[in-house]
Amino acid sequence: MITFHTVPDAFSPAECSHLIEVARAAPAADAGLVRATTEHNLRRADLVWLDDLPDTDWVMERLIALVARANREVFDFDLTDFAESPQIARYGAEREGHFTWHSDIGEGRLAARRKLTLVTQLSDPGAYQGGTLEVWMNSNLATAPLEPGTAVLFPSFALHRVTPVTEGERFSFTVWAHGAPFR
Ligand SMILES: O=C(O)CCC(=O)C(=O)O
Ligand SMILES: [Fe+2]
Repeated sequence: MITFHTVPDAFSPAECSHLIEVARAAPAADAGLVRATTEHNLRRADLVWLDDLPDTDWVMERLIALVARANREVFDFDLTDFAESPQIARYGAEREGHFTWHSDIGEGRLAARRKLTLVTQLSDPGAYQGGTLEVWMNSNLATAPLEPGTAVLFPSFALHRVTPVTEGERFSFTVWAHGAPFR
């Protein structure tokens, strides 16, 4: 199985900047993990949920099309729904924003049904240092491309992390597709 599937230009640079601005304007919640625990050594990020942002129907439509196509062409998972709001995360250097090694499949009612993860880079690579998204699969460690608007998709069970941001800030956009748990 490939480490991740890349979709260049999933969003245009203008769309990425727009999403960052809309997220900035919204009140952020501190990033909790699955089951709403807040363990800052695991993850330090500010989160905004797409469902709370105005005029973002077009984003969900885009995501549905991207996931449907990638699933048809690459993954062939049994996906049934998008049970959780997509999330815009900001990792800032002021507290070394990061997310340590984890799998997105958790024990919560919704997290247990996550099957496919899609992460889109929103920030220009010049806006930050560190903050690389790494995915580990099949003895391969792969680093997600940095271009804003590039999406990577991987099975939600794959281990991945975001290394600490040491300068500036990085915004990313994550959505999960759900279905009956793997068996
Ligand atoms: O920000 C990223 O690149 C990854 C986010 C992530 O792993 C998550 O929200 O589960
Ligand atoms: Fe994750």
